[in-house]
Amino acid sequence: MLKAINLSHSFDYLLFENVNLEVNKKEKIAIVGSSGSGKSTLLHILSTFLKPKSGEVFIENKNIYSLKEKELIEIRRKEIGIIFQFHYLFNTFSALENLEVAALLSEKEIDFNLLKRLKIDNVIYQNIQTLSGGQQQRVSIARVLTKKPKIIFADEPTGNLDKENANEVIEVLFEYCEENEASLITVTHDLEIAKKFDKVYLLKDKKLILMENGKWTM
Ligand SMILES: Nc1ncnc2c1ncn2[C@@H]1O[C@H](COP(=O)(O)OP(=O)(O)OP(=O)(O)O)[C@@H](O)[C@H]1O
Repeated sequence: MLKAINLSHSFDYLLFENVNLEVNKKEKIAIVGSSGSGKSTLLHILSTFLKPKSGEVFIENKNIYSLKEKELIEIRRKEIGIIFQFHYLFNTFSALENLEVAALLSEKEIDFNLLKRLKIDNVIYQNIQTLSGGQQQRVSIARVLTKKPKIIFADEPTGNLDKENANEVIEVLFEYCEENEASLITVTHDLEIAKKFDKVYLLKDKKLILMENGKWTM
């Protein structure tokens, strides 16, 4: 599904080097690491938004940074979904209108069951700016899942949510992956959340290390 080979990246200094990662269909992985270690940067590289200084990323066997912009846009629209720390919803639109835009662009239909599961079915006619931070976050997750992506990239998807809501959102994402044979790649600070994933990787000392069961020190 996704394969990253020998990724290295730097801004003012080297963030990481020779990072390799393989994520299979239906697999859910979490990336943890201290603040500034480069987790978000790595996620941007894996999700088509930032070309690494060196290395390659394959999504469904396509070498993404060798594709034309038009092909990349098509992948972003139809094959992958990205949940950011900040939601980037259209603030003056209603929740439903935001979902309709996603459905239109990806040529998919809105799943009203999903809205129930995310507990936003009763607020869909409200403008985004009248919703709480947690509700906005859940609308943004619904918008991403409406596209029926094969891979979801999530940067702190539960960052604005309390523990109960965070667990529920993770459950919805996991169910989506199971039902749609999709993969999930999540960056999180929250070790309790990370432990629920199939695999946990630690970005530390410029390397990406698979964390073995029980070794949970950062
Ligand atoms: N576009 C950019 N230009 C220059 N430096 C950047 C850019 N993006 C990130 N950085 C720097 O790269 C480093 C890693 O940032 P990144 O956001 O990837 O870390 P992170 O592990 O996700 O941190 P956090 O957990 O705090 O979100 C930071 O020092 C940041 O200032």
